[in-house]
Amino acid sequence: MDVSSPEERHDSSDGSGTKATEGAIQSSDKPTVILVIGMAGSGKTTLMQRMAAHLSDAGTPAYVLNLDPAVMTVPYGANIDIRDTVNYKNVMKQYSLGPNGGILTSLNLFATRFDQVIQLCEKKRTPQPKYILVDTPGQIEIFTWSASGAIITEAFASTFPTMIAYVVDTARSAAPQTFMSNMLQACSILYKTKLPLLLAFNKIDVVRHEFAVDWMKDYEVFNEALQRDTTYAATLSRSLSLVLEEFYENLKNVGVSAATGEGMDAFFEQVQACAEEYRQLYLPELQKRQKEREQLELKRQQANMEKLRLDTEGTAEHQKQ
Ligand SMILES: Nc1nc2c(ncn2[C@@H]2O[C@H](COP(=O)(O)OP(=O)(O)OP(=O)(O)O)[C@@H](O)[C@H]2O)c(=O)[nH]1
Repeated sequence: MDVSSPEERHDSSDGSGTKATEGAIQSSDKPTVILVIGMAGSGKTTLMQRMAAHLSDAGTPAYVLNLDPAVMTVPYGANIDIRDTVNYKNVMKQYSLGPNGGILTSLNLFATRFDQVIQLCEKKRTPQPKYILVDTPGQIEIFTWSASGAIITEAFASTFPTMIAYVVDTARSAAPQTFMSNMLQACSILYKTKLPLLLAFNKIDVVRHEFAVDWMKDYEVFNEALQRDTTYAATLSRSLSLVLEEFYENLKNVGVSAATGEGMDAFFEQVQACAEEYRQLYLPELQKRQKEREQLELKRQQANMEKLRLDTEGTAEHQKQ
């Protein structure tokens, strides 16, 4: 299937005479990538819209991407939209796929062109975006556990300070076992990507999120909430809660309402803290991995050169005889 090159819908520069110019941006003014991930219906798209509006009101430039090929309408102005590059319905038809297979294949096709997306994100603009906001498909595992999801995440993380905003539907997580499955999902994403992760407890206009913070801080409080439940699943949640204590310690959290805008200043403060964490912890690790890869490549080249030398010497020897 033909995949067109990713294109910008509109440039995010202010149009005040200084048109966006080609050229990589300096590392010091690199925008922070916010990957918005969360279970279906947690409020990712609404939060994207809220973040874009909040930043626009504050006069903070942002660059916005939609990576959900199946979304019907995008209520924020996306600079790059996967739907312009891959037609999800055609993909389903052409490969005889169901909805999830269609999303996965669309994402795979898009990932083959992701270097071009990174180039567009890296373009020097006036004003320079401070954030790159990225909306992901509602089917969480399609993004977090697919090869294309990993390619996209790594492409961002090796180019920009990158963090994950894990959106939780606070109202739906008020049941301890739902809360636990959400935390396990977040935990697996944290350990898979190793990127700074911010738990964004969304919909606090419906249910406040303090109960969740108490559950994370104190195992006994969570245990109490589970007390009335004697099923096997509750026992499992209890044991898991102990295991997750260390995970909770490495997490930042914030309560927000994408609907009303409450908590957005605190949200961006935590995003900044995550960007700092990226620079201090993730970046040195990334540089170490890159160095190791370069050394391996050098060794491979040296071994090939040596093989070539031996082959050439062998041929010369043979011709002499
Ligand atoms: N009350 C309230 N409702 C919200 C909030 N954020 C989102 N919603 C509602 O929750 C529903 C799902 O929101 P979406 O933004 O579509 O969620 P999503 O995670 O992008 O959904 P998928 O793309 O299907 O995964 C919609 O009806 C929203 O209006 C919030 O902060 N408060």
